[in-house]
Amino acid sequence: MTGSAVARFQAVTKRFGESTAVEDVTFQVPSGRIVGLLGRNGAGKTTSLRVLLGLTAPSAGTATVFGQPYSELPDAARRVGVCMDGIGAVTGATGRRDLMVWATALGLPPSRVDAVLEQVGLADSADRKIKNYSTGMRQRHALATALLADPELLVLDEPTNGLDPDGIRWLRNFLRSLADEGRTVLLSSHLLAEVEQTVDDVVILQKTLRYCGSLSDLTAGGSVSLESRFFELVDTGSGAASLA
Ligand SMILES: Nc1ncnc2c1ncn2[C@@H]1O[C@H](COP(=O)(O)OP(=O)(O)OP(=O)(O)O)[C@@H](O)[C@H]1O
Repeated sequence: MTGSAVARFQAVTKRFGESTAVEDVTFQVPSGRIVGLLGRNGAGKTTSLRVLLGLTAPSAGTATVFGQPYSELPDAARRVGVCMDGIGAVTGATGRRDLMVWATALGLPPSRVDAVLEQVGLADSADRKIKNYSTGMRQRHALATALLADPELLVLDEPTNGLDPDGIRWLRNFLRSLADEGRTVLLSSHLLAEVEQTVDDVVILQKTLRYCGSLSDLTAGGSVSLESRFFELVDTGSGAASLA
């Protein structure tokens, strides 16, 4: 992985009672890259993102964004855009109204609402109630919320959930355009074929770190599939090629 680190996990462990969700995980998210956090159900992806965003405290280790714990980062809500279950829409409101509430809370001008509605392709549906949106439209709306403050880092938990093939292709191109502008994207997923077309770097978790580095290195420049490498790494429990 190249570039300066926007986010860093340093020896992060998270226990819930007797069980350990994430164990001694160290990796970094380089600036300007799209980084896919991959793992099976229950591998610790969401827990890791929650630790990074200060939503849950690590049992050991540290996670930092722009060099500081999220909770101590000035302007954190503007610098980091987040799409995650449980954070988001007041569903009785229209899309536009909900975004206006967030924009006001973040001290942003109303023009940002129109800008993000255009960006995510919801301008024509902005005056409908979110509760009447399709799942894919809700995903786009959540992304619009995350983009409001024009953040440097986007953290997206399973962003393709509920998107149809058009939506997935749109998201892929959209994330690439953000990275081309120098923004950084950290997204979690278990859709390996999709991730393979989207990300620059890969972090594979199965409670412990199994790989951290470029997609190209992992797949030998595309000659081995991400899926094959994924199963080798998560099933053997070895080969944690950490470039952190
Ligand atoms: N609040 C909690 N209390 C107890 N256990 C938890 C809690 N949150 C997560 N866990 C456990 O931690 C482990 C990791 O869960 P996590 O949600 O981070 O995995 P994930 O990789 O995001 O999975 P998925 O792909 O299914 O979303 C699981 O065994 C889960 O049951």
